[in-house]
Amino acid sequence: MIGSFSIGFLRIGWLDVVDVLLVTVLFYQLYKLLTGSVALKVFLGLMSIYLLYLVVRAAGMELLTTILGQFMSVGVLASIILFQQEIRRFLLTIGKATTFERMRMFAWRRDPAAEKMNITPFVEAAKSLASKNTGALIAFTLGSDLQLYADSGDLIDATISKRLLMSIFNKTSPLHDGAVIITNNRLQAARCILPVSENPDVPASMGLRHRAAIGLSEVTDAVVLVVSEETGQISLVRSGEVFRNLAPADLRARLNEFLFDAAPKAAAPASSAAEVAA
Ligand SMILES: Nc1ncnc2c1ncn2[C@@H]1O[C@H](COP(=O)(O)OP(=O)(O)OP(=O)(O)O)[C@@H](O)[C@H]1O
Repeated sequence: MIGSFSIGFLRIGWLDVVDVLLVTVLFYQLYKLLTGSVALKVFLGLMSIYLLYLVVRAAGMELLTTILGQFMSVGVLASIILFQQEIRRFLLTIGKATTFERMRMFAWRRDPAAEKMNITPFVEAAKSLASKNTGALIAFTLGSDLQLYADSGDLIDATISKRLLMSIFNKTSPLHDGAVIITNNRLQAARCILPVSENPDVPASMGLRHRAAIGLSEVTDAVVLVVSEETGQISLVRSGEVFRNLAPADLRARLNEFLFDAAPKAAAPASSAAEVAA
């Protein structure tokens, strides 16, 4: 083999090195995805049986090889059923990282209408809602398409204003439950259902509203604004990371940073205000 070298009796090519590195990365990603969940224990159980199968096959133990072989052949199908959620999350993670998705995100960022979006209504509404301990959940579309989630709610397609946001999240409003989705400078939909994060590291102090914000940010590149009903705290969530207890000025700075890539860090909140939840 071209470019191969030997370690003892082993002859290794560069392709083998790349192969091993890719498998290592794949297993590490799998481990990260499954860690803390019951699925990890099931996965380790399946891997142990597979290793045992390889050993007994190499040792030429016919009967055990046949039994474990039968188990392994249905194992792939069983794994797909058992790991439905994890496989979905894994594929979404890959999808999020693809060049195609990045190109779409880039295209959106060049959209002049999107860049001009006025964030004042969000900052003002969040401030008022927080002062009244009224919960709110607002997802901002970036590169990932949130149509699937918008379809789960009621289409609004309205110009964004503080008054509109306040009336939607008013506790007596029929639209206050669920999330509002902002797309292309418009309030696209309300009462939307977002995917709830299953991350076991999310603090118990965070309710379903925060979990839904984290969940959406794990599977898309959306930025999500949360006002807690319990504490009145304002948070922003991006890529599973929660920036908690933001003052209105911090919220404005973070929104500018996350939505428009404006110079961010200088206006960042005190480190205690930002917390990584995932
Ligand atoms: N999957 C979801 N998608 C969209 N909105 C959700 C989802 N799950 C919960 N919510 C919103 O969160 C509200 C209730 O959540 P919960 O009672 O856990 O919030 P909370 O106790 O006030 O916690 P938090 O401090 O996170 O606001 C619901 O009324 C709904 O509006």
